[in-house]
Amino acid sequence: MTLLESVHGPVDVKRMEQGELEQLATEIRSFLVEKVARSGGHLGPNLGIVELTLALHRVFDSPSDALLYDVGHQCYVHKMLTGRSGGFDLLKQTGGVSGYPSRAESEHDFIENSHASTALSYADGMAKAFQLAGSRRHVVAVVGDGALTGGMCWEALNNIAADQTRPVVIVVNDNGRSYSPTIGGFADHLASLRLQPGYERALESGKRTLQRTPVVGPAVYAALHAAKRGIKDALAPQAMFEDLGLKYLGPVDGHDLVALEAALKRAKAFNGPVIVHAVTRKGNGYAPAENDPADQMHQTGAIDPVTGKPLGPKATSWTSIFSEELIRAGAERKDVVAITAAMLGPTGLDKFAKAYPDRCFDVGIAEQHAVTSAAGMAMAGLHPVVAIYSTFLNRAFDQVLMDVALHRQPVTLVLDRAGITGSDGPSHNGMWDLSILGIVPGMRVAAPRDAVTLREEFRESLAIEDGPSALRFSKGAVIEHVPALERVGTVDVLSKPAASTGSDVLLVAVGAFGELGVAAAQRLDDQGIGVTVVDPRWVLPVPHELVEMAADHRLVVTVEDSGRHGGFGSALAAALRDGGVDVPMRDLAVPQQFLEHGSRSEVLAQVGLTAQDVARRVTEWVAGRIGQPTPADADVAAEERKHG
Ligand SMILES: Cc1ncc(C[n+]2csc(CCOP(=O)(O)OP(=O)(O)O)c2C)c(N)n1
Ligand SMILES: CC(=O)[C@@H](O)[C@H](O)COP(=O)(O)O
Ligand SMILES: [Mg+2]
Repeated sequence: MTLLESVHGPVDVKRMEQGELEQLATEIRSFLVEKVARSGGHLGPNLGIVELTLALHRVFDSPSDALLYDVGHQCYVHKMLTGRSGGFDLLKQTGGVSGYPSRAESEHDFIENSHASTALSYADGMAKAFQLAGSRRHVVAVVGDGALTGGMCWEALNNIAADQTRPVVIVVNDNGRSYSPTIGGFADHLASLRLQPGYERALESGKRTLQRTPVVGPAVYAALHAAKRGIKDALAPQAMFEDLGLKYLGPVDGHDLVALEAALKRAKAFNGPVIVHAVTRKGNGYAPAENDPADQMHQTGAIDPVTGKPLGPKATSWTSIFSEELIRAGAERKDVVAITAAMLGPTGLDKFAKAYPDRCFDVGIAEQHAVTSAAGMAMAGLHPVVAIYSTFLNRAFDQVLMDVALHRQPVTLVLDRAGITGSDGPSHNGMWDLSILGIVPGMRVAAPRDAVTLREEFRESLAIEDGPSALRFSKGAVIEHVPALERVGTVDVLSKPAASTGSDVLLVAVGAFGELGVAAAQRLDDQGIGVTVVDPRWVLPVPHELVEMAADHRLVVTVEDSGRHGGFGSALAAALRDGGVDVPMRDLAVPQQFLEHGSRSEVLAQVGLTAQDVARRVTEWVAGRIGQPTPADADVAAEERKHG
């Protein structure tokens, strides 16, 4: 049996000797490479936090002491030390462990949300609750240097520093990177601390020498200490934290178990707000990750464990199509600039940044700042393109509403990973963007169905100069073209029934579901049900042509890869009512639920969003029950009542 196999909980790690711990760390790294190479996942971040997680579980008593992980993508080692190694054969897959902490999986897990910069706020809240309960439980928040660029962290620090009696341990896991090197003045500050360790060691050895030679005695030692203070103020500005009321310990070598345990024990004994600054290396111990020029294997798909090379062909992605079109647009228009929230590569801005370095801005994990600074750029004559994942737009809703739309500023939001993403669990599904953008006055939203319409609609969004626009597209591979028979206004007609069948049903397929809609129509045609499939292209505001088309049909069905409440179906239903078009309508969308991790196709099948499901549902409705709720409808409504 390996040491890792002997670990069923933190107690097994607490009783290990130093040599065993070194061996265990080696086994953990091999395990991570083996499992993540097969399933994909956050290999780099987890290889970088092996020793730190071991030390945390040896010094603190989880779950009585709460170990909180910001974002949570670096929790694999925590899961292995809390008895879940067996779940890694299906990491991030149905039936396996999730890629983030999961309260359903373990009492050792607290924060599931995968959205950055929240851990310190949880820590502040939990510490206040423990204090009110008269408990001395510790709260430990592990926060990355990237997450620290998020504004919520500073709101929390302001509160944590306000009370010296609450034992909040903030472990800064500083590897100098989000995906790419972490940007900003604070990141530079951390770097200045990282570069100081020699100063601490020099002073420590100086102190030891002086203490050993009584001749010079305490007077000189005190002088040296005063010098340290002077040097500290001048050279090692960790005084910033202490001036904020936060004790600072570090920088500590984040791969030195002994040093980490010593620092964490000091922090635990401090019993007040304290920062432990651990310096780690993303991908530590696995050369293909350590040397990965892109992002030190922040997030990989399946790879060859020996070479680290991706397995399987790299399909053309929605992101790559956007990336190429942005560069073309950037060459034609000098006012086009791009903004990312610490995800230059994942959102496809890296090539634009290389071509136009002074027109691409990485603002850190700061979506709110990204959007409002874009409003500022627009007010000053630019046309900013803010590229973020759909789920992270949630962070910047008020900025879109009040800073961009209220001022009618020409900002284009490019929302990647819109719709079900699946493997990153409920908090990563891009299912809320249409619901929140739908209530923003003056907002126009396009949902391309393929590469051709992505290029087209992106250009159309750049041409909008009197207000905000947004483009939403899925994760993963994109098909080049789903051809249209004709275009009516902005609406593309993708398929029509045979003349003899007539057209009973208008099927409005949103975005990537264009192809799915055509496939469903073919199934229905085989049953003699005539379906016209259309792609609105611009989904908000609802094209008036759709209202006119609806009036010529017996049933209207919408299908969309977005949340049902406030989605496109809701908007079209309102437009039909406003237009006095009284045609039965059904909307097929993602139920308003937090959907457990699984592949995108598995989750879509679970919620009834496949071509087969659409055909089946339409058949039920058309088969004489138009206008009456079907059993399936009742199921959906009951599910939503249950889940809210
Ligand atoms: C609000 C938000 N925006 C973007 C992301 C995407 N994201 C996931 S991890 C990560 C980088 C985190 O960097 P850091 O906190 O330093 O952790 P590390 O990966 O270096 O351990 C980003 C940007 C996110 N999870 N949440
Ligand atoms: C943790 C995080 O927010 C991202 O790293 C997330 O894993 C996105 O993964 P994809 O880029 O594969 O969608
Ligand atoms: Mg980092």
